[in-house]
Amino acid sequence: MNLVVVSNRVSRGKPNEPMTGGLAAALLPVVEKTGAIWVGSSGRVRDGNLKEPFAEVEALGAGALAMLDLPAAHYGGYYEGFANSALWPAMHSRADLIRASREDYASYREVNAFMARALLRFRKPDSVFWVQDYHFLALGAELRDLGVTQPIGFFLHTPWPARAVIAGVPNHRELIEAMLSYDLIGFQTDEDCENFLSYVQHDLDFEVRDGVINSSFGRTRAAVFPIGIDPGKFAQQATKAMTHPDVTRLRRSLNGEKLAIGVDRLDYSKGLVNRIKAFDKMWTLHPNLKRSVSLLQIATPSRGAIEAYGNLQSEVAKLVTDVNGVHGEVDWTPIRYLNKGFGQGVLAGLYRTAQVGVVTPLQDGMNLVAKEYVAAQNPADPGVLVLSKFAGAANELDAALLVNPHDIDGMARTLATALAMPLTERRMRWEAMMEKLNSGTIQQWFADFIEALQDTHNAGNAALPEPPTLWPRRTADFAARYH
Ligand SMILES: O=P(O)(O)OC[C@H]1O[C@H](O[C@H]2O[C@H](CO)[C@@H](O)[C@H](O)[C@H]2O)[C@H](O)[C@@H](O)[C@@H]1O
Ligand SMILES: O=c1ccn([C@@H]2O[C@H](COP(=O)(O)OP(=O)(O)O)[C@@H](O)[C@H]2O)c(=O)[nH]1
Repeated sequence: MNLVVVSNRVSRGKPNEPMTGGLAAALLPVVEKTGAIWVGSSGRVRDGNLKEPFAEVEALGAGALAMLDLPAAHYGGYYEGFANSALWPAMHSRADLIRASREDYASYREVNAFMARALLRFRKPDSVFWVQDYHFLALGAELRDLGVTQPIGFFLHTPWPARAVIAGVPNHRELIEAMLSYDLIGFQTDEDCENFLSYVQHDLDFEVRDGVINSSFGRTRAAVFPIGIDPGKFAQQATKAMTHPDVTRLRRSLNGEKLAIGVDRLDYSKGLVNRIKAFDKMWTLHPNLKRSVSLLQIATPSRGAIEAYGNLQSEVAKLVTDVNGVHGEVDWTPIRYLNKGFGQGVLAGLYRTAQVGVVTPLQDGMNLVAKEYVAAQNPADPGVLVLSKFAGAANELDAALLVNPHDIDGMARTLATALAMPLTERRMRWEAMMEKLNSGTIQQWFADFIEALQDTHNAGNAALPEPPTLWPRRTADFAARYH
């Protein structure tokens, strides 16, 4: 099997560089170990008249990384536009933030078509294609239009929302019909998978039986594959990181004070505003916790060119200043707020230093930070995870202290409970969570998906009818412009 993994974001595997998001963090070890070729965006763009999509290819462990320059005319409409201003808010049930123009949708389709053409260069008779995430909902259909008959799987890293929310995305119907060219569609949770199937059944009117969709586009299976981490590797990194200068300086600065840690992209789905309000409330309700616990919030800049993200950045910065102004002392800062990223080797040590890990998204596909925090703990004296029940991770990590991120008072109370939790209870909860992490590793996720994809394809599910015209054929226009 020649595995071709496709995603917008890739990682070059530089150990000291921060990961940009969980997708890249999760796929990196998989590509390095399995020898797959990973194709994604180089982050650069190119003007038209390309003879051939330009890819820079380099080795990545046993595998390879092919970074593609995307078409300059369509990049903004694709990434900041349709993908992150229409699909991302919809997937996170923020219909109020959906912004989409016809041009953005056209650019999104152009980039999907561009990627399909670029992938042909990596196709071999025994290739298996595995497409990642909402940036490429239509890539499978584009590949089929180009004559690809090999297995094509798709995994969605974000949640899939209720029918009424996805219906707020312009062109939702043709996009979801395009998804039915995939042999297998993977989701993070049962709820995501059920929401998707409910749309297919009730809005597209296709028959669904035992997760298999029979449609005029062929047969597609939908199933759940919760993404994991490599807990052993994280535990090792955490032990090693305790002597890293950043970690030793942090520990020295704490002077015996307890630490809570939050690590998130600066994204409205992550619940940062409510989290900071909950800390404010906690210090107000429990003044004894002033000086005895502070919050280290790492908020890595993300998608800064999009208005909703710019607004959030200002809102969070102001809130942190206000809370520090109210509760701070001349020699004590309640919230240490950092707008930068750390390599995972350091991050693991920061997690291990903190007595409480605070992961309180309003919606999150999985949230790997929650899993990493648990794996990085000292087994003899583990910290407590406070976790939103709306993170995909809550399905497995139900031994965390689960909170409703909309209930600020409730979160404040839970934070106080976490800080006071006795060692025996901390250990019991941590052991239960580690058991889950060890049985759902990233290696297992990969193996389960690829096995299911090959089974589904071999079972004849990919017997395709004539390629449907879902979209006025854009590939031809595209070819004329770029080749
Ligand atoms: O590539 P960016 O636009 O900078 O965004 C970073 C990534 O964010 C999202 O990550 C998701 O994948 C994680 C791993 O499965 C999951 O734990 C998390 O809940 C998701 O939000 C996005 O889905 C990725 O495509 C982005 O690369
Ligand atoms: O400074 C940072 C902040 C985050 N991360 C990594 O980024 C990923 C974030 O993934 P998660 O699933 O929590 O959220 P996402 O950003 O993908 O929505 C995790 O693997 C973190 O270890 C990192 O390497 N450095």
